[in-house]
Amino acid sequence: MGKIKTVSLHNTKRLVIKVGSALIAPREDGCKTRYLLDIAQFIVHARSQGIDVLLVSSGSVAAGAHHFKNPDRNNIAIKKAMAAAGQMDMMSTWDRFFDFPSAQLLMTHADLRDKERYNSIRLTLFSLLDEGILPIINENDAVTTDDLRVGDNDNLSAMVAAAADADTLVICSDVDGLFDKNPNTHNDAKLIKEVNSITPEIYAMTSGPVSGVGTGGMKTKLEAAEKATSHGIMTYIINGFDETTFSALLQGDNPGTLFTPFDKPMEESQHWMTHTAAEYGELVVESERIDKTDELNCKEILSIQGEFSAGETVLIKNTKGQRLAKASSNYSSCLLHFVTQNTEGVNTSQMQRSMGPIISNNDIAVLEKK
Ligand SMILES: Nc1ncnc2c1ncn2[C@@H]1O[C@H](COP(=O)(O)OP(=O)(O)O)[C@@H](O)[C@H]1O
Ligand SMILES: N[C@@H](CCC(=O)OP(=O)(O)O)C(=O)O
Repeated sequence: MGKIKTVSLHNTKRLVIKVGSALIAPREDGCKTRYLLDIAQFIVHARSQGIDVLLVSSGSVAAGAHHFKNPDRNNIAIKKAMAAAGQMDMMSTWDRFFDFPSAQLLMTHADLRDKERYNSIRLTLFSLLDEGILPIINENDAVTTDDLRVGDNDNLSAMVAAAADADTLVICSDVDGLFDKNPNTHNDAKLIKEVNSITPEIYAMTSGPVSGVGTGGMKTKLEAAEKATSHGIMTYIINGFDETTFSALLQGDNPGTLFTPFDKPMEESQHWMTHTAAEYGELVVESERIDKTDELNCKEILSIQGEFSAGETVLIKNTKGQRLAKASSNYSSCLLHFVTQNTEGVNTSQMQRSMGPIISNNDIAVLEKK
């Protein structure tokens, strides 16, 4: 863990702000500007201070819901249709606030976890920012599926902040920040002003339901903060409903909870491998831990789970189920099954000797034990 430093918005050059559904379509009868004016003014003022701004905006499902009569909320196709029906309302609601152009980017985890598509998204974001265009990003709910989606815009905003090389992430919530317990169910809950390390004890403070129209909850906000701070991104959770929040931020104050960035952030490919790359399979090994230099050979593999091709990312676990590392596999699951089982009539030990390392140690991220 790098030395921790505390910075303020004064040092910010590029900022991602995430706005949840409850702010955009609080009653699910279309988008309302009631809470958005302060956020839009914050974006305008930040840009006037020379800060690049990207907006991750929820609200398409909540904005589209009122077009559906008695919808079955558990029907995923209905929810996706709501998102498609509400996305334009959400975009046009934001666009009306600004006298500069905004751009719609819809993406899924499938886009971000594919290195080529991830880099393509980066270049698109950089091109938009170079032209002073405001990227407005949302998950592509209309086309995504369970295994392709991020699922919440808190985590999406952290992945976007990493992809965009942002130095600040601001996550708007319906409470002032992270409390030592749920403030909506505990009168004695105390606001935590600064978090230097997101530990299991910090996660244990979160509980309770998401806001009426929300998806994420405080847990996904902590997951987002963990992703962002390890990339060197200063992360705030603030109350998006409180208009004083944004002026405080612009003055360099901390109106909510500040998660301080690592002084020595993960380098780009390590961060992508750790926090964004999908796990297409799992290799269970005997050793307690894995080092970055380990190459792993067939004899060390106790079991192979899932189906993956050569070059895809796999999770390496020990027999206790601890997540040791993520790395790209040099061989497909099919070949690894073949050479690790005592296949009759095949000299598997000779095949094993002829094979190179199972994982490439230039594409591995050792996972810190939580
Ligand atoms: N330790 C905690 N600190 C703050 N909020 C918490 C905590 N534990 C649970 N919560 C709940 O998380 C909610 C905020 O997340 P969420 O429901 O996604 O709303 P939003 O998307 O508007 O932020 C709070 O309204 C609160 O009920
Ligand atoms: N992509 C979804 C947002 C999902 C989401 O994370 O919502 P929220 O918890 O309100 O930020 C939509 O536009 O409705």
